[in-house]
Amino acid sequence: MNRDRVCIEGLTILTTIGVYDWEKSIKQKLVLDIEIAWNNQPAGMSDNVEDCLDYAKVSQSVIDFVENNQFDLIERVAECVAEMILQDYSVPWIRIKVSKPTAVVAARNVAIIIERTNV
Ligand SMILES: Nc1nc2c(c(=O)[nH]1)N=C([C@H](O)[C@@H](O)CO)CN2
Repeated sequence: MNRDRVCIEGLTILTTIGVYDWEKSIKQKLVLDIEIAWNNQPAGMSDNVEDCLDYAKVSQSVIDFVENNQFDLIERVAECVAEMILQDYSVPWIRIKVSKPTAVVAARNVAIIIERTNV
């Protein structure tokens, strides 16, 4: 079984995120770490960008999507981003960690992680 991945780490995006009223009118930082199942062998053999999952294109799709939407929970961000990537890039599996590093003053970071498959 091929366990190849394409990874996007530390994708930092400012967006409206949060449960509380005071969070609805400001932008806060989210950091996304994304792992996508993708067979990297064809691109490794051909050296052709057409054969790879273009991490730059995926990154820009995620930035546009998160910046242009408003969310309460980071769980919702993860779910929506996973759904978008699974559909738009026809990939079989994705793992997303969404961090909200400024949410809890006493913590270096808080985050959630989800894994989803294409059905
Ligand atoms: N599991 C979660 N817990 C909390 C979230 C969240 O998105 N997921 N959000 C908040 C508030 O928005 C908080 O970040 C404000 O500081 C609280 N708990």
